[in-house]
This record gives sequence, C-alpha cells and structure tokens, in this order.
Amino acid sequence: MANHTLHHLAFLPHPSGLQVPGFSLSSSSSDFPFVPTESSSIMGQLSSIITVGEHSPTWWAIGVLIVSLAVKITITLINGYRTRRLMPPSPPGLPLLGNVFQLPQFQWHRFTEWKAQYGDLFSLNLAGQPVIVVNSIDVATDLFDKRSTIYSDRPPFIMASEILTGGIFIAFSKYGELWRKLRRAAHEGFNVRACEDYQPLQEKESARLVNHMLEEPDNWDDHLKRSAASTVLCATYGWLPLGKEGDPLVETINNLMHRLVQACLPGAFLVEIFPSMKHLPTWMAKWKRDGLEYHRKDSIMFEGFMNDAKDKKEKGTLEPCFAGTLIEDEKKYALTKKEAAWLAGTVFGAGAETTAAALSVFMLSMTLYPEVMKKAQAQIDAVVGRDRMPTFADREELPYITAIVKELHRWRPVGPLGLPRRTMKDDWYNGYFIPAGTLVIANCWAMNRDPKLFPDFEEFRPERYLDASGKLLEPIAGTHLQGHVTYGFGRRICVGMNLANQALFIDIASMLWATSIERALDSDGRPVIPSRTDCLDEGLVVRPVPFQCVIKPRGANVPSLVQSTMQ
Ligand code: HEM
Repeated sequence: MANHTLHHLAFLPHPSGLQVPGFSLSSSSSDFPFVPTESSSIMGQLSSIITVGEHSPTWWAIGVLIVSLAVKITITLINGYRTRRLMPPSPPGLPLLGNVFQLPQFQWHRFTEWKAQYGDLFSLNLAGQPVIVVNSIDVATDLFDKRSTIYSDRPPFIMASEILTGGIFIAFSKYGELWRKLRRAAHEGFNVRACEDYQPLQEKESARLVNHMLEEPDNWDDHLKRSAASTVLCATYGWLPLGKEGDPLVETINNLMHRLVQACLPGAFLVEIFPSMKHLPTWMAKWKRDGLEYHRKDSIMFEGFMNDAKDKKEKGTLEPCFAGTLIEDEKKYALTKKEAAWLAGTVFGAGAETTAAALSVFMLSMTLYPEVMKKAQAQIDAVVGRDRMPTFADREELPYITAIVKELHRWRPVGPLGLPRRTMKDDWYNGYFIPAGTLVIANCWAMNRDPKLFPDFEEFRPERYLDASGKLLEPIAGTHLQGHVTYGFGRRICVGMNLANQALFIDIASMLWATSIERALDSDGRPVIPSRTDCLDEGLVVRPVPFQCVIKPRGANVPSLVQSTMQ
C-alpha cells in the first residue's frame, strides 16, 4: 500500500508547477499512475493531449501551448507586481519567482520565523500567485469568521475536485450551493448531539484497541490506525468493528485519498494551469479518461456501501450511523444518491488518518512526559476505580483527560497549516489589499504557540487548560470552544471534530486505565528518549516519526476486564 496520504493542508496548486507551501514532494509514490510517470510530466501531458491512437504528437500544437503558457505567466506576473505593493508585508524574494525557493519542507517553521519579522499577517509571491499567511487567532477570527463570505472558498483543484471526485468531495468543494447541502448533512450527522449516538460503539472500540495493544504492544501504531479507521467506519456506515488485520476496503478508500493528494501536487496536471483543458473530449485526453474511470469505480464503491446500509435499515439491523441519517432524511438534505454516497465515503477518508495521527502524538507525549501520565492515571483511578473501564459517563469527572486531548492538538497539530482557503473577492484588511484569488494559509502551528496565550508553549502541559481546582477553564476566544485552532475556523471548521474529540477522549482514558506507556530500554538498559520534534509529513497528516515505547498492563485483571468490555 502506498504510504502517501492526504494532508489536510497540502493543497496549494500553483501555476508555475513549482513546490509551494503544504506540498511534500518527499512522499513515496503509490499505484496512482498519474504523478510520477512520464505522462504526468508537463511534456508528457502535452503530447498525450494531442496524441490520438498511434499518431505522434503534433509539434506545432505543442508550440502553441508553450506560447500560451508563456503569455499566461507574463500576464500573471505583471498583474501580481502591481497588486503586491499594496498587499501585507512580504519577505523579499527573487524577481518574478518571488519566494518560491524560500520554502523548506516543513514550511510552518519558516512561516513562524517570518511571523516574528513581518507580523500576524504577511504575504508571499509564488511566481505570481498571491498568498497570505495568517499567524494569529485575532486575524484568523477577523478573516475566516467575520468575513466568511470572502474567506470560505477552497483553491480550485480541477483534477482532484472536479474530475476524480465529480465536485462532490466536501473538503475541496467550492463555497457554493452544493457545499452548503453537503455541509448541512454532515453537520447533522456529526454535531455534538448526533455524536452521542456513536458513544457505545466507541467505548467498545476503545476496549478492542487496548486489547490489541496488550496482545501485540510493539505494533501499537498499527493498532491506532486500525482503531481510528474502525471508529469512523462504525460512525459512518454502522459497520462492525474492524478486526486486527483491518479491512481491504479501508485501503481502497485510503488509496482514493492518496490519488487526491497526488493530483494536487504542483505540475501533476496541466489542466490546473489551463483550466479550459477540462473541456477536452476524453478521446483526446488520457489523463481525463483515467480520472473519470477512477471516479466511476469509486462511485460504484460508495454507492454500494450506501445500498448496503439501506438494506440493513429496511431489515432494522442498521446501527445508528451517518449513512442512516442520510437515508432517513434524504428529502431534507436534497442530495442525489451519488452525492450522499460520496459524502459518506469521503468523510471517512478525512477522519481516519487524522485521528490516528493525533493518537500517535498522544503516545509521544506520554513517553516524554511520564509525570503527566501518572497524574492522568491517578484521576482515572479515583473516578473509575480498577474494576471497570472508563465510559463516556465519566467524562465530566475526567477534566485532566479532556485537557490532554486539547493539549495534544495544540502541541503537535496533525495539520500545522490547516486546509488552504482562497479569497472569493478583493478585500482590504488593516490598510492592506488582498486580491480575489489569493491563497490563504492559516498558520495553526504559530497560533497554537502564541506566547501570550500559551506561555511555555514548547512543553506538553495539560494543566494550562485547568484552573487551580482542576476544572476546565473557559475556552480561549476565537478557538470555537476548543482552546486551540487545530480544527480550523469559521464555516469550514472540521465537521468531524466532535467525533474525533470523542474518539480521542475514550481511547486515551481507556489506554491509561489499562496500561502504562513507558520508555523502551536500549541494549545497555538505558531509556531511549524519542525525538520531541522529528516528524513525517505524509500528505494528509504530519505525525511523529516512528518510535519505540513499552506498553505494560496495569494489573493482572486488566486483560480479562478489557476482553469482557469488548463483547
Ligand atoms: C485529529 C482529528 C482531526 C483534525 C485535526 C482535523 C482537522 C481538520 C481541518 C484543519 C480542517 C479544515 C478546516 C478549515 O478549513 O478551517 C478539516 C476539515 C474537514 N474535516 Fe477534519 N480533522 C480531524 C478529524 C476529522 C474527522 C473524524 C472527520 C469525519 C468524521 C473529519 C472530517 C472533515 C471534513 C469533511 C472536512 C471538510 C470540511 C469543509 O470543507 O467544509 N475530520 N479537518
């Protein structure tokens, strides 16, 4: 299986085809034939557009396309130069190419350095493409929340958003009528109240996760991935929990996500530079033919899942789940069968890897901060006791666990730059001009480390969310009750955050009730301390590099209690 997954914020297409913020070109390739192959190179695509059957490419046509490309780039550059002078301050860059070569692999670090120099809002020029980077919660609130009609769109990804997903992938959808319908349905399926229905499933799933951890402690990361996928699948389709070996369908859906990431990589498809190419007939454009074929197959898969849910509903055997809500309220949401099927399928894709990565941040924090683990275990033992596993009914009494969930999102956000937005019209902010079509990056990493809000921000310290008596503090303004900004902002804030918060709460409470997570020892018996900072950018998520730790049961009766909770 490809190990390249969809990064929530790795989608900044750029007409130049150069690397831009949020893109990682270091990820390994997958079975998706488009990106690394010859036919996906600009020249490869040029020749495939005009190659019909066995005939060779017509070179004069290539010439015309190259000239058009040059004209387009020149116009973009001239316009960009005029507007850039009015835009927020910008680090100096190269003539024409701007800041393109100043962006290292983990751009959030560079952006945070630039924040110190240029302030809460700065701009970049990526070879003519205007970009602004938002670095404070106040500016994010002003733009994403208060001016949501301008700042709620996503950048256009023709291949990923229009062809591969037929325009129905909610996370990429244009800010318009279809997105509103999808969002409303998703909100009703995953709001705080709706998520309560999924709690019994999540409790059982957490016991299953702990059981796997106890049986095969060295494979803890695989267990986290399986468990997160299982939680989201149960909530989406009411499926039975996945077994230890997982399910090939999870891989199929993850592969779709990989295709989307790869389709967003700069230079992957010429159609992103020449949008009118999307109207080419399929017999002239192999890339389009292939993309539509993927879309057809994925649609069959997702519609099959929905039909299965419908059958179960008719027989009265469907567990409470998002697919059930979509079927029940079909008329209310006014979604076509295909739209409903894609909504359910892609919600799974957006939720599984993100939740798993957040759980691995938890494992890292416990390995680095044993005193936090001991404090959490003391609270769990006092509230839950040692004769049963924690449940959601204990949540109010376990504020330290809720604080750990908030702190792990703040400390190591799995999407340090969120998902990019795009301005829908010209705007002025604090005297600066922000033209329509500007890419907007939310530097969540810097916001979660604002020293005014989070002194000692480098430390993992759940106490920052608690008062002196250990109760949860009022949430920080502008964080949508979260205390951090890792779920994003405004109208496009993560629609699955309640489900993710529930999964993280119950999984963490259960793991800490059942196990101790300790440092591994090297051959000389010295503790191996994992890196605090090394991370992997996997496309969809940024996660800690793999590390070793030791997982031990907290008492002889733990395995049997866990197994009885699983039933
Ligand atoms: C650790 C867990 C998660 C994190 C950190 C996370 C983070 C995010 C972020 C940053 C965004 C973009 C928000 C913005 O543009 O302001 C987003 C969007 C989204 N998330 Fe999540 N997410 C998580 C889990 C989930 C889960 C469990 C689901 C599904 C059940 C989900 C479904 C979605 C969807 C559908 C969108 C697109 C929303 C839209 O564009 O309207 N996410 N998420």
